[in-house]
Amino acid sequence: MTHEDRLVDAQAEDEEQAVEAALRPKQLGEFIGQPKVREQLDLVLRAARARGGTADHVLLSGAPGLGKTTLSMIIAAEMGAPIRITSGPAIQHAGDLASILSSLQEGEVLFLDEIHRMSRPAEEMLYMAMEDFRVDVIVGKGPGATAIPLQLPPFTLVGATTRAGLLPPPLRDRFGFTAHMEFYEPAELEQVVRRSAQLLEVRTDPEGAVEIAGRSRGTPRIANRLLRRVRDYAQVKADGVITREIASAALEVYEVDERGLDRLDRAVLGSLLKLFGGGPVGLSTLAVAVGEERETVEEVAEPFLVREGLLARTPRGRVATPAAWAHLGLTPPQQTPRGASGGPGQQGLFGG
Ligand SMILES: Nc1ncnc2c1ncn2[C@@H]1O[C@H](COP(=O)(O)OP(=O)(O)OP(=O)(O)O)[C@@H](O)[C@H]1O
Repeated sequence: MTHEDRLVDAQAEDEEQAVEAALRPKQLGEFIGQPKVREQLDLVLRAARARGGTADHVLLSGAPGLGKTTLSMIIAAEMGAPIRITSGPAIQHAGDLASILSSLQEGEVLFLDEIHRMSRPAEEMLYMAMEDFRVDVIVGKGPGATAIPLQLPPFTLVGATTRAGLLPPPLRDRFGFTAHMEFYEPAELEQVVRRSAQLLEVRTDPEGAVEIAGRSRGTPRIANRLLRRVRDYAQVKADGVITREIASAALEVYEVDERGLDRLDRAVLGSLLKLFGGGPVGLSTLAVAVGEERETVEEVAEPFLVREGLLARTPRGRVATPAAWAHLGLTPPQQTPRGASGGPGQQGLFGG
């Protein structure tokens, strides 16, 4: 199973981008949740507007699908400025960055997604551009190469990263404002679902929105995706209105349970509980038992299971928590004291 196959994956699929664009809040006032980030950003932007200047550089950190691209567009809209969107992996050479920077207009917002994945020389060029609005363009090669300084108009860099800790400190320090985006509360996701349903012209009961929000793993992108799948179900199987029953039946078809776990998550948890008594068990063994690659289990399934407090990674291996047993409706085995006469397991065919 890959990222792309999963309904509950927080990364955007290519064909999803157009529909996402239609659902993006355009102003700060429309942006749901993240109250601290909104309040702080509002101050930064108001002050910059009052000074008639350009806003400070902004770093947005947080998991995929929490609204970093959306916020960068809001920053541009609130400043009445154009926006240019690019990403760290797209900037392989310092020259790529130089050509983007030298074509920016005064006050323009440059959104650099996955900024931690930029090449080293580009990163160093960015230091100077952010601080002094200047780049050195290198002309020629070898000993004859010369650096021609080029003055840039003031601009606002909005960098996005999944983890601010991945950025080298000199880069991190050049941002005037850093916002950490948290996973959303269920009540906030309910608002996201209701707002998107309105834009998509789908009728939703309040309870239907609660049901979708509860399965969305704290992530607006997932909430919007589940909403679209539930809408399909409501159209085909009912009268188009999303009620709690419809949402729950639809998401059962798509194998997303009431806590947001999908088939892969449940397979990992189920193996850990049923085959290994809740662990500890090594990652490779667990992966073989599930029939998936080690990386898939580690990178795709485990982060959410750990975040939900269902699984722990310990030095001795993966361990299920009591909440995991409860979630799958299973009873943990009784701990028998060492040396006590055991059940058939200890005396069986392969027993010692
Ligand atoms: N606070 C919010 N209120 C309403 N909708 C939101 C909010 N945050 C995100 N969304 C919606 O979720 C979707 C994903 O948001 P966005 O693309 O901004 O996430 P992202 O953090 O930039 O993800 P990535 O890191 O993968 O690029 C968009 O359709 C957007 O409309």
